[in-house]
Amino acid sequence: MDRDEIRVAVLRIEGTNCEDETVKAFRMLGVDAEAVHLKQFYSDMIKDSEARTIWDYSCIVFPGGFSAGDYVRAGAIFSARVKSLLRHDLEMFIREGYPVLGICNGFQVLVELGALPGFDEDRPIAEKPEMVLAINNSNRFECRHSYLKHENSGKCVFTRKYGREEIVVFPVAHAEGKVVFPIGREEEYLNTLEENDQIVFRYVDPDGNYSGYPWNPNGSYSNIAGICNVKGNVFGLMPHPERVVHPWQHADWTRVERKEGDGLRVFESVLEYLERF
Ligand SMILES: NC(=O)CC[C@H](N)C(=O)O
Repeated sequence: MDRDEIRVAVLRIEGTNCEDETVKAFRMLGVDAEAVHLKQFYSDMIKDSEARTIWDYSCIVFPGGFSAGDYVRAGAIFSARVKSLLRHDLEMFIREGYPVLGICNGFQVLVELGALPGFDEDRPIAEKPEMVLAINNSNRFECRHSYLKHENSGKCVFTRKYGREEIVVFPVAHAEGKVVFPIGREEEYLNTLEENDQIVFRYVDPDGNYSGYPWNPNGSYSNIAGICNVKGNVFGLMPHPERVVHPWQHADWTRVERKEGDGLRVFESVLEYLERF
């Protein structure tokens, strides 16, 4: 599809944030993007001009935030509402290869929904969650720039413009970001993710080594910061690429020259994928 045919929805409910930054990142690249409220889907309470279906879009983004106040668990309520309203359509959307991104709270939503780790290509939304984004080891909100190593070999449609082993800096800001796999099956999960090329970013220190706190801000298993599903079109990550699309959004911007922020290529990558769709 041509770039001017691409439409992106950033899905929001009460408590989501960074919708505008995410919409702007796409618009900077010449694409039609809008923040759209979940209640605009399949409701008789909405004017026709505001009513939407998933098929109005070529890419869906679950943004950051504290949806529904992070009550129950971060992402649990948003994902339950998505499940009751859009499950069937979203499953078809993913199966057909359309891209879905979850940033921070959005990653939490995709995990709660059962769309990540997404091991089964035929059933892209699992019956129940298969992993958890648990409370950080520090037991508090961690907010800082984090160093990430890009470890994907080309499967993830959102990071094809990053080199393998390239180190980038995106900010993190979360209290529930620790990747936890079912107890006793951690190695098995990790091996499957690695074999399938589903690991996308890992937390590292400034020298590129896997390190503990504060470089791994939450205690995530195997330093995992972001993963994609087995098909590569659903991607979730705790750090926020939409908060570093301009050079001056980097903490060292007065000392290091860049032509764009490190996060912009997440959006560019998926647009290139859609242009070949
Ligand atoms: N920045 C965000 O998306 C916040 C993430 C999340 N609700 C948390 O604190 O864990």
